[in-house]
This record gives sequence, structure tokens and C-alpha cells, in this order.
Amino acid sequence: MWSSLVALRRLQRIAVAPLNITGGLTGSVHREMSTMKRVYVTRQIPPDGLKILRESGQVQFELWNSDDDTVPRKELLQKVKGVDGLLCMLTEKIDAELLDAAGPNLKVLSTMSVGFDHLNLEELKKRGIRVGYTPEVLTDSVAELTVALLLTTSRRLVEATHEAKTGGWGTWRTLWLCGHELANSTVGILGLGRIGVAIAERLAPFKVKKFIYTDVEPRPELASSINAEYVSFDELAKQSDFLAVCCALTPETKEICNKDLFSKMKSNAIFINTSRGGVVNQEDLYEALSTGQIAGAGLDVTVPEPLPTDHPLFTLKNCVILPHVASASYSTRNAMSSMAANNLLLGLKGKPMIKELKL
Ligand SMILES: O=CC(=O)O
Repeated sequence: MWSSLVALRRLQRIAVAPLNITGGLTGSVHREMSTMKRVYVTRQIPPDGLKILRESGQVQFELWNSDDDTVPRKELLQKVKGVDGLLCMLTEKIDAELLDAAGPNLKVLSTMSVGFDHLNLEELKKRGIRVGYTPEVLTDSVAELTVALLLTTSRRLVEATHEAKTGGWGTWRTLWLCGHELANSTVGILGLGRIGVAIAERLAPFKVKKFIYTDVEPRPELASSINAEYVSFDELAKQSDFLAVCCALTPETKEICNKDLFSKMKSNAIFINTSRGGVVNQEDLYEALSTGQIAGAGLDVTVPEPLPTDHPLFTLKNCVILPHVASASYSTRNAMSSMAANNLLLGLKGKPMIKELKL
């Protein structure tokens, strides 16, 4: 059954994937088509973005016609040969090898993500390739999910539903499944940007006592909107009852959440990460959670993704793990696909993109 499903998917891909040429059959359209830019899209993107590409009349594009698996690297290296534009996801590593395979025609890369740690920016810059990404449209969705994950973790909701379903629910007990509440708490934000602010705005009505944050430098304009105090990294660790990681993954932030941080945190602290798994040293986190150094962790992102089901973090009751779904609402994913498509088209026309990375 499984293998025939896989075979069917392959057939569908072969049937639908071949060059998706927009245009008719008249001579003039053929001439127009020959000036069309060639684009490869690494995923079956949500309908709004796909419609924009289809109706643009500006590009002929081929796509990896699946959302269930990623395009195999070997196939990607083949497909990008000679393209003018590439629309990718956070699952594709865009490095020198891939850019070499694409060749000199490639002028625009558009990623359907706010994160860009999968892109080798130096190599892109060296080759003069412009890069679009999709910030802002996902802020609400990510902030909402972060709050959901924080409450799920701090109020032990996964444990609680499991107990209710599996017979662990005995009489009402005074301390059973007690967690930690937001009221009167200090919430720390590691890396204050739009998403950190949006999280704080949503948490404030829960009667949080104080917001603190750290970043490479104070960000007074953003911080003033949520009344947040700038503190050192150490103070963030020491004071936070809830610590939300919102920073981008860069060489500077790689595994910045490690035993040094966890050892300074409160034993009642809840650690939440909806940015990138790479900012956390997972062995150190396991240690901190299993020894009670901190109370709990909610992770939407891990290394690797997917996290193998036999990973030690899955054995811990005080660790809630989600499969990287922070921006996963229909409206947000459609908005991301539209922005990615428009960034690509604008870039190919030599115009400013809606959101472009300064390289
Ligand atoms: O993680 C999601 C994104 O970078 O958009």
C-alpha cells in the first residue's frame, strides 16, 4: 500500500512537473516566451504564490511538485542549470556548489522564509545574486504559536491530556500537574525584533510583571512599545521565569543557549525556542531538563529536522517538541508564498523587491 502510494506520487510528479510554460501557441506568443525568464521552484508552494507566478506572463517555471518531500539534492543541482531565478524553501541549502551548478544566468533567489541561515550570503553576494525573503507576514502567526507553546509547556498540557486519556486521572489532587503561571512573572526575550515584540504584546494581558531582553545592542524603539528593559545575557538568564528565544541563527548565536546559560537559569524557568534549533546545544538542554536545572522547554525547532523519534529529548515529560510549525496558518503560508513569488518577479525585472536582504 505504502509503496504504491509512493509510486503514485512519483508518477504525479512526473506528470505535472515538466516545464510549466505559461503562454499560447501563436507566433507572437512564442517570441514572447523566448524572452521569458526561466525559474525553478523547489516546492509545490501554497496556491496564492503559485497563481502569481502562473499569471505573471513573465516566467516559465518548473517546480518540484510535492509538499511531502524535498527535491533530492542531485535533482536540484540538475534543475537549476541555467535558470534566471530560484524560489526555494528553508529546506534547501543554497551554497557555492548549487550556485555553480546554476551558473551565471542566476540573478535572483527568493526564499519563502524569514530565516536565511540556509543561504550562503557571501557566495550570493560574490555572484551579484539578489535575495528576497518573507519577514513581517509571519509575525502574528509565529507570535501566536510561541504563546501557545509557552502555555502548553508551562501548564503541562501534553502531560495532562495524556493522563486524562490513559487512566492517570484519579481524584482531584492538590499538587498534581501543577505548572508555572505567567502572572507576576519576568519574561525574557533573547533577540528583540518584530517577533519578540509581538510575543510580548500577546503575553502582557496575562499580567506579566516585567519584560527584559538582550540583543547585540539596546533597541529602545522596539523595547519602549512593550516596556522592556535591556539587560546583559547573564541577567537575562538569571531573572527570566520564561525565556523566549527569538534571535536569528548566525555564527555568533550558534549554540548560544548552552550549559553556561542553563546553569544560570532559575529552576522554575521555562525555555521556549521558535527561532532555529541551531541556537541551542541540545545535549546541554537535555541535561538541564533531566536534572531539574530548569523546569521545562518548548521547542518548535531542532537539529536536525525532523528530530529522530528516538532522540533523548523525546523521552522527557518536561520537553514539548513541535515539528517547526510556527508560521503554519493557511493565511500566513499563502502570504509568504505571495511575497516570495512577488519578490522573485520584481527581482527578475530589476525592480526593488518587497523584502530584500541587503548583502
Ligand atoms: O522558520 C520559518 C521561517 O524562517 O520562515
